Amino acid sequence: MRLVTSNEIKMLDQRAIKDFGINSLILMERAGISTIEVMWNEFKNLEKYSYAVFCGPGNNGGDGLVIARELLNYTEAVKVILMSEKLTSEATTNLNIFKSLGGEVIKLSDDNILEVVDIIKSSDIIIDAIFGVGLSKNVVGIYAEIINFINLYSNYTVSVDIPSGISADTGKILGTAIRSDLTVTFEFPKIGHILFPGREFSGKLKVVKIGIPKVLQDLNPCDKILLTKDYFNIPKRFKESNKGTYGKVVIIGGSKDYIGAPVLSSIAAIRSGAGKVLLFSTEKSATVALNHELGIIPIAISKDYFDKSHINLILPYIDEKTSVVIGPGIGRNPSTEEFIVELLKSINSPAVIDADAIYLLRNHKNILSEKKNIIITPHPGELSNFLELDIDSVKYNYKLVKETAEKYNLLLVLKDVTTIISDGEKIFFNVTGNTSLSKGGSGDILSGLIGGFLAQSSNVLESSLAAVYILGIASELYEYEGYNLITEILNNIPKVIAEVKE
Ligand SMILES: NC(=O)C1=CN([C@@H]2O[C@H](COP(=O)(O)OP(=O)(O)OC[C@H]3O[C@@H](n4cnc5c(N)ncnc54)[C@H](OP(=O)(O)O)[C@@H]3O)[C@@H](O)[C@H]2O)[C@@H](O)CC1
Ligand SMILES: [K+]
Repeated sequence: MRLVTSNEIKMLDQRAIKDFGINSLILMERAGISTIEVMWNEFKNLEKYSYAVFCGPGNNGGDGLVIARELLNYTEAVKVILMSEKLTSEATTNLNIFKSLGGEVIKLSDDNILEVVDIIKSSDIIIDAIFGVGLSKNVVGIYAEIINFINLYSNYTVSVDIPSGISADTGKILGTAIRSDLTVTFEFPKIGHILFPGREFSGKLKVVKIGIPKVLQDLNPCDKILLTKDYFNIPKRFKESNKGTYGKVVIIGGSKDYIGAPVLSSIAAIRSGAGKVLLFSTEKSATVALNHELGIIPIAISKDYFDKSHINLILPYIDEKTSVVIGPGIGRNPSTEEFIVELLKSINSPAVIDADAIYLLRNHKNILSEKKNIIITPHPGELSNFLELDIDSVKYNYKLVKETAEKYNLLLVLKDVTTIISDGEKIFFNVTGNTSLSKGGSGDILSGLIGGFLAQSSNVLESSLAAVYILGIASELYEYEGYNLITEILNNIPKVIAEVKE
């Protein structure tokens, strides 16, 4: 599903209005009525509840006034709190209709704040129509006070389009923001619903159509996409096949300090359906690997860390049909830097670069640019190291993810609660997964899974999308969120693959 920024949705709204004569009041009407439909689906008997509708100065407030008017058809217990003297003409039209139906309007001022707080406390449902995608600066003053009171006292809050105070473009809080139970957004989710804290503040998110013509959407191709299973294929299985059909994965990782990481990657690669998995690692990791899965072919180095002397050991095993995963548990020994650089120069296979291998390549970005089919899978800390930027300017920075992918000719997977994936053209946002993945080993599973799909398809984008999406669902299947062994998530992968394939 397409994701939009505030400018993109405003442009689509404007073109619907100007090019097709679907005037603004029509769109507002659909926005309001669709919100009521969602509420009806959630609560059923709308007549049982009392409502306070907070309306801001823009068209978000106008939507609120449509909602308030429609609620009068269910109950008289509807109060509109007008937050501003200034209203748009569409909002004014809807305010007049509401008033002509006998609706109660309270104009917020410094003098009646306490009365309004009582209304918040005594209403069953608060409708937040204060700011939508037109929020342009930090929320301060009386707006901020009311938002904070709503967060403190509301029994249940429904946000119209986006929780007021959340930036539609970044998901960040501008000053203060409504913490919603339910958000009804129009036409497409906004980036602010998908990135934290906006994702959390939105509560349950529902997307409704308000009649933006499809031709307009087709004319304006999107580059930001909410990842679903429609965007990738799982490599096929063939009745007549053998291990050669499903590719070979070479996993290079492990060091004196990390033993389990490359083993997890190797098992994940096997779970992806890959035909053959070779693990180059330390002797300890090789032993652990065989203790867990006899299908892994371990080849042990006799040292604590990889160095240049290991290149000739590995190269004969890598050919065009191989995918390579470098990095799980590989450590930061200076000798390993030279090893990785030389190895990458010598191979042409698609490769996943993970963990400390990303760190060790920070001064060799040109090597990555020169190669095709390279995937890097940093978390925000690793990407901030790699790009020498502070972590805040990296976290959830989808534009940076796209720019970096384009600049260095990479497929970049920025792992986080919302994972962002870009090939330099499109940006995918993944929202599957939960805190069962917030523990050591989940990154190793991811890189192995990508490498495994890559060995079967050599499509860097689809392999990455599939792995990120599937690992997320595998964590959601675990019954006791957060109290899992990481191998339990690994073992859920086949079930998820089967479901995704259906
Ligand atoms: N026809 C359409 O386009 C449709 C739009 N629809 C609905 O309208 C919403 C977008 O409407 P919108 O563009 O009027 O913006 P909205 O979010 O209501 O707020 C803008 C107002 O707030 C003000 N303001 C901003 N920040 C502020 C702050 N921190 N503190 C104080 N004030 C602040 C800002 O002032 P300004 O920045 O201009 O000074 C302006 O007055 C959209 O989310 C959807 O719900 C649907 O009905 C479908 C059709
Ligand atoms: K809102």
